[in-house]
Amino acid sequence: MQQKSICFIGGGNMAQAIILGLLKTGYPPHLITVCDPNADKLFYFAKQGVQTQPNNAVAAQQADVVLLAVKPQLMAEVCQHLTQSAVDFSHKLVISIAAGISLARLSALLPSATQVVRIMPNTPALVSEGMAGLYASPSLDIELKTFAENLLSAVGKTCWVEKEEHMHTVTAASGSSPAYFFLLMEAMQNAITDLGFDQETARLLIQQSALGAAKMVIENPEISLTTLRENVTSKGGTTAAALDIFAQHDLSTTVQQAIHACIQRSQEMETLF
Ligand SMILES: NC(=O)C1=CN([C@@H]2O[C@H](COP(=O)(O)OP(=O)(O)OC[C@H]3O[C@@H](n4cnc5c(N)ncnc54)[C@H](OP(=O)(O)O)[C@@H]3O)[C@@H](O)[C@H]2O)C=CC1
Ligand SMILES: O=C(O)[C@@H]1CCC=N1
Repeated sequence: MQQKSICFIGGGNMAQAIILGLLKTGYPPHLITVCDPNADKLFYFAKQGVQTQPNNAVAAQQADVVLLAVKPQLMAEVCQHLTQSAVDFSHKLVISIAAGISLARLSALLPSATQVVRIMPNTPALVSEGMAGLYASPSLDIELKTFAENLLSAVGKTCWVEKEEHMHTVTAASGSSPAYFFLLMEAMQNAITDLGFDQETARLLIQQSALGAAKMVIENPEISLTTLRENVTSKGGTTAAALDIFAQHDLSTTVQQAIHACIQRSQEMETLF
């Protein structure tokens, strides 16, 4: 993979996942700079061999790629500071991982930026099992498009979306969804420990079953999810008893409503920040 200097504006949960994932692939730490107001975070990154810089503008000016990893509600303030500091983005790739911040908004906030990619990653990038949706305008330089794709492919899977509006759905399907799975596993762990199992054993039983189920799905693309579920559900057996409770509480509708709420919040953020 081509190696460019990358400046992460924001060193929080998502940036950490991407950076640590990249370091595991051998990406040179000296080519990564992290900017964050938290000295503790900068100290942590420095221990990983990564460059740190408290001043966003200084770091951005020196980097080939500027990856914006601050909360959406801070994006305007952060970008306005970069613009006011006369950072010239005309020869840089700008990547934004912020939910709900459109390319048009980014271009308005960074007028000199002409090469911008939106990426919706997720935190499993930390263990090289991330899922990232990408969107860019058709005018994006192909070399930079390839770099952005290869960067996230180094820490998981990637897919390009044709329409920017699809990034809302990507956010619901993969950006936020690790939390859905963590919630289910959390509820299962609580139920199993309530039955007298210790936390560790309960966690082992659940995490390995979740991993196994995911691998069954990945390694059997020709088998539908419905069939995989049915193959566990012996007629009149224990699984059917559990699934009946899920059906009684209309889990499918609840999941649909949660996905739609995620999308609606992403759309709302697009109008707010
Ligand atoms: N978390 C996730 O799973 C995902 C997050 N994202 C997106 O990534 C972005 C970051 O989210 P997340 O990592 O969860 O948030 P975090 O709050 O964990 O990280 C943001 C970091 O930016 C820092 N920060 C605040 N102001 C500045 C500034 N002016 N300059 C530099 N850094 C600053 C924050 O410091 P402080 O804490 O002091 O404010 C914090 O350390 C968001 O836009 C989110 O939508 C996208 C996909 C998944
Ligand atoms: O919750 C959020 O807004 C961010 C974006 C997707 C996952 N976390």
